[in-house]
Amino acid sequence: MAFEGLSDKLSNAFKRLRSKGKLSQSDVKEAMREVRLALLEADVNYKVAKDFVAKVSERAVGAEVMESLTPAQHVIKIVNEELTALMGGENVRIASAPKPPTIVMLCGLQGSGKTTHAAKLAHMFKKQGRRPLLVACDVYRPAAITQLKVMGEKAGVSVFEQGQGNPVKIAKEAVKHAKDYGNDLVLLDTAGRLHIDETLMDELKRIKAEVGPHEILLVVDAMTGQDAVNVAKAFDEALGIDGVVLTKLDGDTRGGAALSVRAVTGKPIKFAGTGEKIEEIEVFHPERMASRILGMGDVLSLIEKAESQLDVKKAEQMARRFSENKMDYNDMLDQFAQVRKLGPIKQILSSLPGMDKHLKEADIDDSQMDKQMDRTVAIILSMTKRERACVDAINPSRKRRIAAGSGTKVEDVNRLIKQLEQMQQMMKQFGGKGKKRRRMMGMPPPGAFPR
Ligand SMILES: Nc1nc2c(ncn2[C@@H]2O[C@H](COP(=O)(O)OP(=O)(O)OP(=O)(O)O)[C@@H](O)[C@H]2O)c(=O)[nH]1
Repeated sequence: MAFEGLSDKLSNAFKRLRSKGKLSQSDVKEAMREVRLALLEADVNYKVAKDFVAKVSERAVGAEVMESLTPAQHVIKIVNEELTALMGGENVRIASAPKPPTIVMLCGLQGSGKTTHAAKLAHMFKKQGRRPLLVACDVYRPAAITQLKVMGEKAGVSVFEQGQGNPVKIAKEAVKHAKDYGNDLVLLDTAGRLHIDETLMDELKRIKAEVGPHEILLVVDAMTGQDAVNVAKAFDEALGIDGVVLTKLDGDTRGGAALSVRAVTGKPIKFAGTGEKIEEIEVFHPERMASRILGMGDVLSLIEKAESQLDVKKAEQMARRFSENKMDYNDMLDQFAQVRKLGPIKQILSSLPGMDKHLKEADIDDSQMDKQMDRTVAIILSMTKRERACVDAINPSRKRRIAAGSGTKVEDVNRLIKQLEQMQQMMKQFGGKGKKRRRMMGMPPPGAFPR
């Protein structure tokens, strides 16, 4: 996950502060030296790191902190506030046209994730009730058009394409098409190049002049660190950008791009890409990102994700079955499917305050957790329909059959049976209190994760 190294180093710097009752100026100085090193090692721009530490130090040696009973906490609070400010303070939304459609142009270097993120944005806005149109302006790479069509289908959004025609003309005709067909959002997927060159910029400038986009979003790959920041600077100077989509934050990026882009270019990060799947995009909230970096979790984003991804009808159906205490293995399967929609389990858990540290200490990785879930799913799928609905008791010979069918051991089957019994028991304990039970919804079954 992104920021792992930075989080660890900051946490070590603060641990030493925490062990002191009262802070001296030299304690603060020493901690700030560590913070600066941590930022530089995370590939944060040199000047940005220097200015950041200067600001935090100035505030941290103030009377408010030095005389406080919990000075370390105060310093962490200041770092949190300054990290938030560094990334722009608040989330900046994309522009909205006074009269639809709003035209958003996505640009960036090859492989940065433009096509993927055009589709992710379309999917996200569609869920919010908009009617987006994806436009294939990358005419040089035939596969890009096919890729956009495939992703557009996944997003349930129409794709406007004219094969390998003239991208400026395609953009113009797409806007007309959007007006004719009532699309209120046009997302232009433009071509990328390996490096910034004049031909690329010229084409982007011509598209800009022809259709007058309300928002130009630059897509940059977080894994490229400081290069991403330089690319953002160059695109802004040549074309003028309104914001940045920072992709591949799920990788082991050190975080430098996220922390430097705004300070170097003055342009905010508006969205973050966290995976290859269509729903793996987040609105970028500087304060939440700062909390994540400091290992304080990001519960708000997790709740938002749950609200937008979970199938409400299914959840209600499950809640009803729970409240009638009719839970069976089919419900378990449904729950797994819902949990999976939220992304890798480790990512979900690391959104909870303090969990990041525990996950690291326990050295549990995504594949381990996913494998455990896969095993449980395989066991359930090896049951007959009657067994899944708990109509027949699962006797020893059936257990052996289920274990053989799922490539697991009888102990694994026993463990699953026990889990369901525990869940049913738990539901009984909430007897009659429908509200409480409903609150249990969305929780994975106990023991779903490895111990
Ligand atoms: N892990 C991860 N992979 C991503 C993310 N966004 C995009 N990718 C992957 O990165 C690769 C490049 O993404 P594209 O969307 O094709 O990039 P592009 O900028 O359109 O590339 P060109 O069309 O060649 O200019 C693909 O394999 C994507 O699946 C992300 O947020 N996380």
